[in-house]
Formats: sequence, structure tokens, C-alpha cells
Amino acid sequence: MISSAVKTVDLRVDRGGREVLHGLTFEVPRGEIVGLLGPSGCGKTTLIRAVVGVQIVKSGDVTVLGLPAGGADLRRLVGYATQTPAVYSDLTVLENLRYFGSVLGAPRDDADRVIEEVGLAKERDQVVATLSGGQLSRASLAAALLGTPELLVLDEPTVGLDPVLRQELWELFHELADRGVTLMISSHVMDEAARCGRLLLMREGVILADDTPGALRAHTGTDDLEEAFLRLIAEREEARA
Ligand SMILES: Nc1ncnc2c1ncn2[C@@H]1O[C@H](COP(=O)(O)OP(=O)(O)OP(=O)(O)O)[C@@H](O)[C@H]1O
Repeated sequence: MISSAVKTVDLRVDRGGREVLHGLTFEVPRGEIVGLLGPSGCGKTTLIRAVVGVQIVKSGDVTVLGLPAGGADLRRLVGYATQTPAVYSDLTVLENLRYFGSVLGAPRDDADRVIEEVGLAKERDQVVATLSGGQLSRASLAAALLGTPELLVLDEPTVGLDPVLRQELWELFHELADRGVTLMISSHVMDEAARCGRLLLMREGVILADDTPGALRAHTGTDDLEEAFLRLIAEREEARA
């Protein structure tokens, strides 16, 4: 059994002619919920794209479930929900999920299972174009849950959702982790950080911290993870000066 779900070594990525990830090295243990947090533009989506294998990398290694990122063998093992929902607007929720399920070779009743899991049972026969923003992102999340992914990579899955739905989705994420699924979830909402088992805090293309919320609180001497993040930035800037 390979112990890490994701492993990167000195990962560097250029976008738009400049380096946006500056040599990232980290490991995500299996069965863990890892929060990828940091301000807008720090490189979260770029890192996620490298993990799911759709990003050209300049140098370094990205290994997913023991295999090179992006390989055909990983297609069924990795579920990915992008920030922009990737479902067909002229099909119903159920039709979309049946279609994606068949592409993946998932059992036919899987579509109904994932619809229940994301709380879209009432909207199952609704055309996607008529869904609200939150429903649309849940439809996209449902597609990532099809089959039996061992790693779920979710780019800001709770953006625009009300607190009750966010709570329900986090319960689902924990249930999945309890079943051994690894989740890598990006967010720029610090209150979601406390719900993760581990945190990767990013800023300007580097990792500021890779630790548990508890260890981060202890290290920075504050219970507030937002404040902890600010203290880490100040610490780094002091070290640079
Ligand atoms: N297609 C592109 N061409 C040029 N630069 C890009 C491109 N995509 C992203 N970038 C740049 O790469 C950097 C990292 O972007 P990325 O989307 O990974 O950030 P992010 O942390 O996910 O941001 P957000 O939270 O706003 O989604 C940013 O400076 C961004 O401007």
C-alpha cells in the first residue's frame, strides 16, 4: 500500500511566461482531508491542475497514488471538480451524471447515489441551465464522485453555498475520508481550514506551512487560523529581512 496519495518534489510551473509555482515539495497522506488555502492568485488552481495532470510542469515530479500524475490508469481513481462547473447545460442533472458515469464505466445506479450525496434529489430531472449557482456547483461535484475515486480534488467546492449546505458537504467529505478516500480541497475561506485534517498554506507560489490545524495554532500561538496565517507571513518576512 502506497502511503501518500499525492507527492510532489520541487514542482515548478510557468504560466503566462512567468514562474507561478516555485519548487513545491509536499506529501498528502492517504485518507486525509487536506485544505489548500491561500489568497487569490497564489497558485492553488495551478497546483490542483498539476495534481490532476492537466498542467504542463516546468520541472519536478508529481506522483498520485504512486503513479505519475495524469496517466490513463489514474482516470478512474481521481475525481476532479473544477472551479467552473463542467456539466452540459442542455441535459438534466441525471442525464449528465449517467453520461459521465458511462464514460467512466461506473455502474448505472451510481448517478442516483451521487445525486443523493450532493442533495440534488429534487432537481434530478431539471435541465442544468435552470439550476441555481450552488446547485450547479453541486452537480459538478456529483460528477467528481462517480465511480470509486481514491482521490478527490475539489477546487473551491463550497463557493456560493449557504451555511447549511456547506455544513452538509463537509459532512460528506468526512464520510468519504472515513471510507479511505483522500480529499484535496482548495478554499480561500479560512473558516473551512479548521474542518481539514491537514493544511497546505500557500502564498505567492510557495508553501508557507504544511501541518495540522492544531500544530499551526500551537506554532503561531493563536487559535484563530486566519491570524495564524498572518503570523506565518510576518515570520517569513522577518526571516527574509
Ligand atoms: N492562463 C494563464 N495565463 C497566464 N497567467 C495565468 C494563467 N492562469 C493563471 N495565471 C497566473 O498564475 C498565478 C496563479 O493562478 P491560480 O489560478 O493558480 O491562483 P489561485 O490561487 O487558484 O487563485 P484563485 O483563488 O483566485 O482562484 C496567478 O498569478 C495568475 O494570474
